[in-house]
Amino acid sequence: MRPALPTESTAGSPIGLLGGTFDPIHFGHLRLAQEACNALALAGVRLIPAGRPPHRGVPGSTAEDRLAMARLAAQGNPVFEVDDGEVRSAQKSYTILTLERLRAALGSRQPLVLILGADAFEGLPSWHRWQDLFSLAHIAVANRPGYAPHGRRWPGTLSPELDQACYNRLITDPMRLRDQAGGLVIPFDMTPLAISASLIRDLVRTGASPRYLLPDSVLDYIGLHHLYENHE
Ligand SMILES: Nc1ncnc2c1ncn2[C@@H]1O[C@H](COP(=O)(O)OP(=O)(O)OP(=O)(O)O)[C@@H](O)[C@H]1O
Ligand SMILES: O=C(O)c1ccc[n+]([C@@H]2O[C@H](COP(=O)([O-])O)[C@@H](O)[C@H]2O)c1
Repeated sequence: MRPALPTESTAGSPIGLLGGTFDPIHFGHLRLAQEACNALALAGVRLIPAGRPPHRGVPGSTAEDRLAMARLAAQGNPVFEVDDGEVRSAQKSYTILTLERLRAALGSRQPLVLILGADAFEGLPSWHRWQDLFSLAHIAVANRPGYAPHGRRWPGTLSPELDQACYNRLITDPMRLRDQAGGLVIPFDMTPLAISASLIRDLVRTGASPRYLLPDSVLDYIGLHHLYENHE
C-alpha cells in the first residue's frame, strides 16, 4: 500500500466532506451526511456545493442558488457547515483541488473523510487525478438505491482499477480513521432513500409537489425563485 499522509500522529476527530451539485439539496444528501457523522464518529460534515461541476451539464439553478439552498438545509444542525470554496472559485470543481485547499488550511495531521454515495464512488476513476485523492483523505462510501450495494470486496461491481486501488485500503472499523489523516476506504450503511435531485426537478417541472423529499425551507426557496419550472 502506498503510504498516505503521516501516520505517526493525527490531530482531532475526522472531519467529513460531502460535495455535490446539490441541484437542489435534499434529504438523501442530509441523511447521508448525518448518518456518516453517526456511523464514523465524525466531528462534523462540511457540505460543499460544486460551483462548476466537472462531469455533467450546466445545472438547473445557479451556483449562488444552490449555495443558498445548502445554507438553508444546514441551518440548525450544529454538525453541518457549508463550504463555499467551490462556488467562489472560477475553476472547475475538481475534488482534488478542494482537498488540496482543505489540507493546506487544516494541516497534514487532520483526518479528512470524503463521503460519497455508491454511484459517485463507482465513477471515481473518471475523476481528475483520482488516484491522488487517496493521499489527501479517507473515502467513505454509502449504499444508494439503484446502485450495487457496497461490500467488503464489491464483487463484480467496481472497475478493476478501482478495485485494485481499494484492495489494501478497505477497513470496517471507523476508529481506524483516526489512525492516519487519509488513505483508507470504509463502506457504511445508511437508511436507503431513493431520492435524487433529478426526481425533484422533474416533479417541479411537471407541477407536482416534491414536498417531504427535501426541507420545507429549500422547497420554499425553489418556489420563491421559480427554480426548475422551465429547465431541462
Ligand atoms: N439518496 C441518496 N442516497 C445516497 N447518496 C446520495 C443520495 N443522493 C445523493 N447522494 C450522494 O450525494 C453526492 C452528491 O450528489 P448529487 O448532488 O449529484 O445529487 P443527486 O441526487 O445524485 O443529483 P442528480 O439527480 O441531479 O444527479 C454524491 O456522492 C451522491 O452519490
Ligand atoms: O474531481 C472530479 O473530477 C469530479 C468529477 C465528478 C464529480 N466530482 C464531485 O463529486 C461530487 C458529486 O458530483 P455530481 O456531479 O454527482 O453532483 C461533486 O462534489 C463534484 O464536484 C468531482
